[in-house]
Amino acid sequence: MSAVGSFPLGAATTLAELAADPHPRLARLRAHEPVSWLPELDGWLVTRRDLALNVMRDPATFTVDDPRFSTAQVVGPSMLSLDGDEHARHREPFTAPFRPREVRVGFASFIERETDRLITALEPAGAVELRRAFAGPLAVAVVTEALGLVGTTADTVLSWYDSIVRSVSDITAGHEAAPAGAEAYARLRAAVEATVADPGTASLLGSAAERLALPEVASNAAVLMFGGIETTEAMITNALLHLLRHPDQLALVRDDDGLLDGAIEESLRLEPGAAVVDRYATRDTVLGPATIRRGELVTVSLSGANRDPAVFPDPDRFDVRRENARLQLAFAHGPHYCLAAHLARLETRIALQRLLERLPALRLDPARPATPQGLVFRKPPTLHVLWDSPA
Ligand code: HEM
Repeated sequence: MSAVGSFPLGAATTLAELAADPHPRLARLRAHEPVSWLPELDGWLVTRRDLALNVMRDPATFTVDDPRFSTAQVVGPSMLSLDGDEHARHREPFTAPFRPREVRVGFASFIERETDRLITALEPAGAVELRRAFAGPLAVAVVTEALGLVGTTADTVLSWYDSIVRSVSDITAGHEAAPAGAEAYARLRAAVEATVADPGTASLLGSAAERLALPEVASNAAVLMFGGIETTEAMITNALLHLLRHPDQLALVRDDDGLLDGAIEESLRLEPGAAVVDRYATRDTVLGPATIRRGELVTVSLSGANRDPAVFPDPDRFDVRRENARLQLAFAHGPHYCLAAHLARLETRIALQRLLERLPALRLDPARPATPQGLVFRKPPTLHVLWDSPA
């Protein structure tokens, strides 16, 4: 294909490299081929922030609504896989509880309780792997609370989630999906129906069911679950890793609690939990140096856009006082901007505040280093930490 000749850096880029240590390669792509054809991806990769915004702001040209989208193959059409009026129809019934004020009133005390419960359980040990012992369970508990499924525990939600993720990954890898995903989804659907039918509960799902058909409520419930577990686990883990790796920045935050929000934005900028979002061209179009053909995959690198030196000077530096860190695109942009960004921010803020308050001298375990990994979802596989436990 002629695109290979025009995009030598893209041709030399491997997915393994992007999964392991993407930033040096993304910087070279952004400088020389800001929209590049990657044969290994079989698609375009967009790494410059202005061009990333152009894609995410224009769903008529760059849509999510394509049969190749693996999540929709498992859970059916939802806000995540639709555009235009249908997208708005699916999304609107779910927006109210995720507005800033509603998030504070509706979730803050639940998150505080849950965070304290998890820390109390691990406090005496003086050492733990924080991703599995803390960030993951907290993320699952909050999504379970948000869904409000009658008679369903966080453990059940996690088991459904694991099965559905496995099916989506099978499809993404070109295999047939294991049946467990469809079974888990059927159970989630039944729980949604039971919740909507329960006269005793005024729930998010119940009010959505006033405007959407039951299968549509279930698909969007699955997307809330899908969107809220791995990403939030990554957001909390990455933020802790950044702070613990930079003791000077941690000291600033300890001195001035107000800088915690800056630290969280800066961590989202440097290592967004979801590193890419996918779109499909609905027509032939030109984007920066690329002539894109109808039907081609266009992957936006949120990680690439977030280190664009045109917007973020000295982009690889973790700076909790960076004034424009909130211009990061970890929650995407445009009509698919993360529905629950305020909730994810509140959850991460409470998690970090409580861990730093309650675990004295919290630090990384020098014997077990942590590094973010992953092509789509990026986080360290483990985050081993130590603290001074009470004698
Ligand atoms: C409680 C936690 C969360 C929930 C319930 C949640 C839910 C959702 C939902 C329902 C959407 C689809 C919106 C639409 O298509 O209109 C979405 C989009 C998105 N979310 Fe979240 N999310 C959560 C946390 C996060 C976190 C922590 C991140 C990243 C750090 C994240 C990144 C994204 C991105 C990048 C998209 C856009 C996908 C695209 O444009 O294709 N989310 N989220």
